[in-house]
Amino acid sequence: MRILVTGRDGQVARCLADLADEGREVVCLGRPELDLTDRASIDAAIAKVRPDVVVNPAAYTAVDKAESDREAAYAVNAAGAENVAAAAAAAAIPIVHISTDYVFSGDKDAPYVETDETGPTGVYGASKLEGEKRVLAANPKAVVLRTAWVFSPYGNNFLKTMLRVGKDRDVLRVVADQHGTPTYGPDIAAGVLAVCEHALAEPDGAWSGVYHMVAGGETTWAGFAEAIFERSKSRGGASAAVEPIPTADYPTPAQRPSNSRLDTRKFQAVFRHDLPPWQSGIDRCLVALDGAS
Ligand SMILES: NC(=O)C1=CN([C@@H]2O[C@H](COP(=O)(O)OP(=O)(O)OC[C@H]3O[C@@H](n4cnc5c(N)ncnc54)[C@H](OP(=O)(O)O)[C@@H]3O)[C@@H](O)[C@H]2O)C=CC1
Ligand SMILES: Cc1cn([C@H]2C[C@H](O)[C@@H](COP(=O)(O)OP(=O)(O)O[C@H]3O[C@@H](C)C(=O)[C@@H](O)[C@H]3O)O2)c(=O)[nH]c1=O
Ligand SMILES: [Mg+2]
Repeated sequence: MRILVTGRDGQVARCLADLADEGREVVCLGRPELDLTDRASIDAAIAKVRPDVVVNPAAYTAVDKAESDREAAYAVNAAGAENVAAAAAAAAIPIVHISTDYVFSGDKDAPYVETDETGPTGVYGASKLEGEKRVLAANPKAVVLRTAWVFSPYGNNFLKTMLRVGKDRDVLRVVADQHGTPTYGPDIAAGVLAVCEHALAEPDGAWSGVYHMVAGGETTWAGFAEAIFERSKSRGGASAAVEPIPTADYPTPAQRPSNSRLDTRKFQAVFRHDLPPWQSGIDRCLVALDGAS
């Protein structure tokens, strides 16, 4: 199988690259060769690589910055995602597109299912929602995977921020009233691979649609931070006390959903694949970060 992945340095792109193996080629292409806002660059990449499937994790992911940079966020997350899906469709190949829990308002009391009404609270989530719709309309063989709270040894993420800031501070104030599921990048990559394999094995495209794919369990950002420090401390790494605070005490330009828990049963049933609990990802991430330093 040959997989073309958009973006080269993104967390999910790098985790997908790590899955390259004998018999499995993973080609990650980012700017300037492949730019989501330039359809011709995507067509050229597909013509050159001749992939069996295209995975699109590239995105404008700066949640707060998007509030004052709406055009750029939509250019990548809506028009750009459509470009990738349409280019794949023109080559008659499926697309696996990565989306987010931030398409929801957070008002629901239970985990969200795929058929629940969306209602993004910020520009990032709104642009990603528009991207989902355009991807599904542009390619009859499209899987939209909504995941959440991604962390990995790569790029920027909450776990790496906590370890960095925790080095110099005894106490960190972290919001405790936003609920969701941290999801480890390599587990996302394995889930994407399961989707790719299914899509190629069942070329009728009956699997097209939206799916929720997050790790097992749930927590809050404060709970995530506590677990990070507990495990980091036991390995002799950075440690800090976490002071749980309400969202009101941590003002940010973008409003985030208070509940973005996702129900993954549809994903498990169709793709016969399950992600491990979020806590296990922390341990593996700390090991990988130790190895990298
Ligand atoms: N991070 C998270 O917590 C979550 C992420 N998601 C979704 O998962 C996906 C992957 O996220 P993640 O790996 O963390 O993202 P990152 O922010 O780590 O990486 C995004 C990548 O997209 C690339 N990119 C941005 N604009 C363009 C463009 N115009 N053309 C080509 N490449 C571009 C960036 O390249 P460059 O280096 O050139 O800027 C970067 O490599 C995204 O779709 C995101 O919306 C969903 C839920 C949670
Ligand atoms: C650094 C920090 C953050 N926070 C809060 C702010 C926010 O509510 C929450 C998470 O902050 P971050 O900015 O790291 O996370 P954020 O950028 O909102 O992460 C999101 O990224 C996009 C791309 C997604 O798709 C989402 O699933 C989600 O992962 O924690 C604290 O309370 N204390 C702190 O010290
Ligand atoms: Mg952030």
